[in-house]
Amino acid sequence: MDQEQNILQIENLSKYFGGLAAVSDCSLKIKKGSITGIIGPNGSGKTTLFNLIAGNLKSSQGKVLFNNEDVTDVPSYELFSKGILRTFQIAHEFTNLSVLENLMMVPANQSGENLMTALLKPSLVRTEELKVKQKAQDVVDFLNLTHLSNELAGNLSGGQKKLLELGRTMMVDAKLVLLDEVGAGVNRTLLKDLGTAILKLNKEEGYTFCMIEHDMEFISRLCNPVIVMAEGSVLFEGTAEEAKKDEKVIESYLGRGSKIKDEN
Ligand SMILES: Nc1ncnc2c1ncn2[C@@H]1O[C@H](COP(=O)(O)OP(=O)(O)OP(=O)(O)O)[C@@H](O)[C@H]1O
Repeated sequence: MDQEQNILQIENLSKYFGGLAAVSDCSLKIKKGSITGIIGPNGSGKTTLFNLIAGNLKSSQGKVLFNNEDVTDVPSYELFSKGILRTFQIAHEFTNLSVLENLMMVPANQSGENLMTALLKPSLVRTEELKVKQKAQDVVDFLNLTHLSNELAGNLSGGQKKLLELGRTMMVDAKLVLLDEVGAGVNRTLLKDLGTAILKLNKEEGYTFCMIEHDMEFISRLCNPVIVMAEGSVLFEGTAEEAKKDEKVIESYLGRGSKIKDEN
């Protein structure tokens, strides 16, 4: 019963780089429909964990289960087709295409990509293209980017590009979205919009999010639960408020000479 509610289960996962265990016997569960935050001091293994989940790194030991299916070491393009998407690692946008066109580039397996279909069934390609365009327009509206739909992506601000990136996940109906420091370098106003879009996608479209984030204010607004990592495994799980007060958590940050950032 419990298993059915978990979209992702990590079991005793480890990743060694030479003698260093970047992720060490790590076990955790991500509940379906949650927005789970992953925090922890620098070097605690958050990015490596994401790399393992998203198929960007091969594990040394342990398992990753997605909807109870073993997806350990499955490559990222296969995970993508199963509905696991990772965003915000790098700026993915095509700078010389408009916002709308950028969204239209996302869906895989369009018939137009097959030369024979394009030659033999041009009307099918046209119908699909119209459908994709309508969907892209819906996504643009959902994210309140309607006024920018014909703007070149290269002209967007950093925060707007992140909204566009979020929009790309909507073009393929993602089930689990892994967000990598989405708040980094985004101004407060856009960060609010981004947070609102994430909440809306979660509530209205049923997306599950798992996000690595340093900004505690952003985390407190969005995430429940918050998982704190230290030395490659889970140190704490609870609400953001509980995490901020927890002795072990505070100590792990202090031990690294860093502190939990709470920008107000
Ligand atoms: N490709 C690699 N080769 C060798 N060591 C690595 C590699 N990637 C990460 N590490 C090491 O593994 C540990 C965990 O790093 P990781 O980047 O996963 O931590 P993090 O929690 O994401 O840190 P940050 O908050 O600074 O991004 C660190 O000691 C790091 O130096």
